[in-house]
Amino acid sequence: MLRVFTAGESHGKALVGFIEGMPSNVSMNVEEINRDLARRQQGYGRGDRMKIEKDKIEILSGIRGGKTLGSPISFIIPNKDYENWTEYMSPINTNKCDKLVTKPRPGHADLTGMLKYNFDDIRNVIERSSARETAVRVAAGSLIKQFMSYFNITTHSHVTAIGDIHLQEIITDTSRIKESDSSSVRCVDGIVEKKMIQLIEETKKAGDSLGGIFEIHISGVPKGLGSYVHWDRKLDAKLSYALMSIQGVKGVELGYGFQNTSRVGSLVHDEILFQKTKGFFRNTNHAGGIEGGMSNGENIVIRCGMKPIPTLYKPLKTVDIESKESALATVERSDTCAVPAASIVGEMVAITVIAEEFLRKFGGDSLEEIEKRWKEYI
Ligand SMILES: Cc1cc2nc3c(=O)[nH]c(=O)nc-3n(C[C@H](O)[C@H](O)[C@H](O)COP(=O)(O)O)c2cc1C
Ligand SMILES: C=C(O[C@@H]1CC(C(=O)O)=C[C@@H](OP(=O)(O)O)[C@H]1O)C(=O)O
Repeated sequence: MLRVFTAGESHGKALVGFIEGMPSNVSMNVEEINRDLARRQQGYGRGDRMKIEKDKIEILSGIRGGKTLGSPISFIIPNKDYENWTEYMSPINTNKCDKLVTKPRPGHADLTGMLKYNFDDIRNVIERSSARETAVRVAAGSLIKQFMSYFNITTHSHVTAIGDIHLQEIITDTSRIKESDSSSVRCVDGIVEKKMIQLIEETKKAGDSLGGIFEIHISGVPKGLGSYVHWDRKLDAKLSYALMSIQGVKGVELGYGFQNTSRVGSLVHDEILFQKTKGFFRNTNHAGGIEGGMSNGENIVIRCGMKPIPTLYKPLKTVDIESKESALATVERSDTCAVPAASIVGEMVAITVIAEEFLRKFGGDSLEEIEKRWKEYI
């Protein structure tokens, strides 16, 4: 069984990752992990924290000479911002902090987190509810992605909407494409990107925030990961559980999940074909690569909807937890939009679930043992 654990506070000394269940003899390229960490830091709309952090993994155990040992892999990602928070975040300094955060932000974990854990300082909630944690999930996913590449399983993602600007609508509504040749999708992408950036800039100026949609594709997944025999073994359920755990994600859709609801069955279900060289296959993929809780061999396509960022520079009304008086919510620093970053997190979270299920089906202690089982099955 593959398990990924994360620890660490947003402004603490470092984030910590722990992966149990990786087989031995898998080659690992640390630069690739750092590249994925850098991808997560990019995207228009990020705040000033991303100018401070330069995320890099430091592997502590489980890998020797560039190959996994089969033992637990542990690693850290130092928080550069810790330098500015050393005293405030100290695990041993018992002086009560004079900068209590007492004005919970609507949409964040602040209010319920402080009530649930019995804190008088919302800072204690912010530190762990922050999406800073997703850096660890990206590093772990990037390691796991390298393992999956031995089996030709790859993943990528892209943003399909920022606020009310949808990539698809603009591609199909050519009247909205004035600036260039409408036959070039690359050009259209460029126009959409410009419109999205413009919207983020306007929203930032207005002190507000944005959400959006990103789409994940996973290809090369063999038929039969997950199962129909029990509800908690279904692959679509496992993917949506994991993706919904990403901070801010409020909707997960497999294939044309919601669009399919308004079409007749004959236009939805993907007809089955067979060729000697290819085996069973489909010419369409409205299902998004999963039927009956199992991968069906087609690309897995998932869309995730992210709500707007809760921290607003023009804050919403809240109640001060000390005085119980009406107040404006706390704002120190924030992203305006983090959909591109969440998209990278989504990719890595999804590939982690695929690897878990892959090991459940083909599992062994070493890469060679797993390859043998996979080849036999294929
Ligand atoms: C990559 C990423 C960056 C984020 N940045 C911020 C941010 O700067 N400010 C903020 O208030 N929320 C940010 N969020 C969203 C909050 O973490 C999230 O809304 C919060 O944890 C509440 O959880 P929920 O949305 O799942 O209810 C970010 C989310 C992600 C995935
Ligand atoms: C640190 C990251 O994102 C953070 C996620 C986040 C939140 O509330 O989720 C709030 C912000 O934290 P800060 O107040 O320190 O600027 C973001 O910068 C990151 O993605 O690495």
